Amino acid sequence: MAVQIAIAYHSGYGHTEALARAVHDGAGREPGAIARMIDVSEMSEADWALLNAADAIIFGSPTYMGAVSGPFKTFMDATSRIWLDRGWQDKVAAGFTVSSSQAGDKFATLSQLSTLAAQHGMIWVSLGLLPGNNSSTGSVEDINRIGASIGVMAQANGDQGGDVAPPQSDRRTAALLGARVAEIAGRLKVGGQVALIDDAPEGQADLSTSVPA
Ligand SMILES: Cc1cc2nc3c(=O)[nH]c(=O)nc-3n(C[C@H](O)[C@H](O)[C@H](O)COP(=O)(O)O)c2cc1C
Repeated sequence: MAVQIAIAYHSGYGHTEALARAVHDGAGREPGAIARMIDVSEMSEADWALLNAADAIIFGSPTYMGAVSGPFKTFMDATSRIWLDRGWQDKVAAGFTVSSSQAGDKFATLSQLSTLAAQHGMIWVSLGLLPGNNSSTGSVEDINRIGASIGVMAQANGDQGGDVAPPQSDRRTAALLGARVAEIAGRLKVGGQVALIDDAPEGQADLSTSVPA
């Protein structure tokens, strides 16, 4: 059965959308994975159904005033009805953001996205890449040039459109996150590792079988 990856994003001016496309393409290249982009600012019932059926949801928002954008927050609040029914429990999650400054308080946005995932009981996947552009031989062409670990941080010049900003290095980084999420979601789906937690005594995860003696 195909591994379903949903990329739930908002983009005011096209930069986050460009990054979402890169995440989508990276996820979709994984064997057996089907990736879909969902613009959360215009959610239909079909979009909600896609999210509810997905094995993994990758959240993406621009950083506005050191936080997720207004439309993305509206989407977050709308997920509260799913939260109540634990509808996204144990789905895989990850996140990405873009802003015009190098730092730009992007961590606050990714922190919000990971908290959203945690509230839903989702399994947060980190970026899993070493930081780039932090030595004398580094450059802005490096993968993970901003040096994030919680998710993808990208930077888009304010005077450039989504056709060129964020640059290719950020898009390659985003594609790697998409591929990583698709692979991990696939492993969980086939290997049934989530069942380890389901088998545990009430309120307690039994990881004993996965810890070497
Ligand atoms: C209302 C607003 C607030 C913003 N706040 C920040 C900010 O806190 N930090 C930053 O670096 N850039 C900030 N920016 C710039 C955007 O993050 C940047 O242009 C981003 O690429 C927009 O992505 P989008 O095209 O997907 O909307 C802000 C832009 C807007 C419109």
